[in-house]
Amino acid sequence: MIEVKNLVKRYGKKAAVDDISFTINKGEILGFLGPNGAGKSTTMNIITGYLSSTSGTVLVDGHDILEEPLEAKRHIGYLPELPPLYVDMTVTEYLNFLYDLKKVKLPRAEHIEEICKTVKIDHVAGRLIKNLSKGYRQRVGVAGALVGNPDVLILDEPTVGLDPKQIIDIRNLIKDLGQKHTVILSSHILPEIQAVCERVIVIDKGRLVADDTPDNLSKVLSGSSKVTARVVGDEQEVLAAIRQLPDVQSCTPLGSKEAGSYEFSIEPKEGKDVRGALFETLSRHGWQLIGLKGSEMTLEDIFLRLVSDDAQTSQEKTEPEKKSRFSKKSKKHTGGEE
Ligand SMILES: Nc1ncnc2c1ncn2[C@@H]1O[C@H](COP(=O)(O)OP(=O)(O)OP(=O)(O)O)[C@@H](O)[C@H]1O
Repeated sequence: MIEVKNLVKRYGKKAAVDDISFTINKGEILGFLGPNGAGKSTTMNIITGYLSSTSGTVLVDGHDILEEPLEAKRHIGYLPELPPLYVDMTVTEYLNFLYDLKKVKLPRAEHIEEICKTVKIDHVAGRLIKNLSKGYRQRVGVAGALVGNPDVLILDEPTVGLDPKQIIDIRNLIKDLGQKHTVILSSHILPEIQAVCERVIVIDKGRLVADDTPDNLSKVLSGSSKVTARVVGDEQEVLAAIRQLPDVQSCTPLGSKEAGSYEFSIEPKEGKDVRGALFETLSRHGWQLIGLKGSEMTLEDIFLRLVSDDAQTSQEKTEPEKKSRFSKKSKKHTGGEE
């Protein structure tokens, strides 16, 4: 649906976007993640045709954004971080205004009514935008992006400034929209990307540093099968029994988290899964396993590890092989273009 090839944007000598390539397939919800100044807005502004690139190409449904801008832009609905709402208009007036501006050909009344239903603002359609809550204003912004029924929706920080209930509502709305549209979601709120997106692109200093599913990123960087077990039993005896399991590389006691039980972090040998053997051993000894969870990293951990040298701990700095394993995955998703 969108193909970005070797995109470069320079401001003087500084490259705000430095040779980025990726593709977004139809129907994907893609998270776009990066620290301040990483080049997210610049990339999105080039994809949406608001900014020209220094070199490289962007194709939207096969149309070059520079050579066929009208055709390419017809496929894109954009919600900027601060949507330009005309607050003295009613919701319906505003959507009609956008309908005219975008020269939409769909049946006017039906189209606008359908959008209002989709983003659940039909009951406030007659109200002035200035009298709506921030959450509802954001919905009106999303409604504006949907005018003309574009295939692709680009949403820049859509939940900034909303309260927790409104954030959940907008996230659910984005998930619903993802069933009919290709969605690019830019966000600093990392759990949001994890909750909503099937794939995440991480950029830093203008370069693409990751392109994978949130789950794969987490697995590749953290090791796939490390587990934390909570067991009712004598700490030292349990520890000794776990360490004797043939597939266990190491076991670290984490102390007591609730009365009578102890936690252990268990690292299996390369490629092994210790959960079955662990369960058998514990039950044979009469110890209860009351908790077992994968010790996967959050996207926030991954993000810090990928983009910030300063944030790396000395232990992380000794793990360059993990990053290179990850880089191979990046190439896979970008079709090997670097
Ligand atoms: N018009 C401009 N002139 C010079 N430098 C610019 C211009 N626009 C952006 N930059 C620089 O390019 C880099 C990328 O900026 P960009 O706004 O794309 O980052 P971002 O990832 O969107 O950050 P944020 O989340 O803070 O908006 C930054 O270093 C920024 O200072």
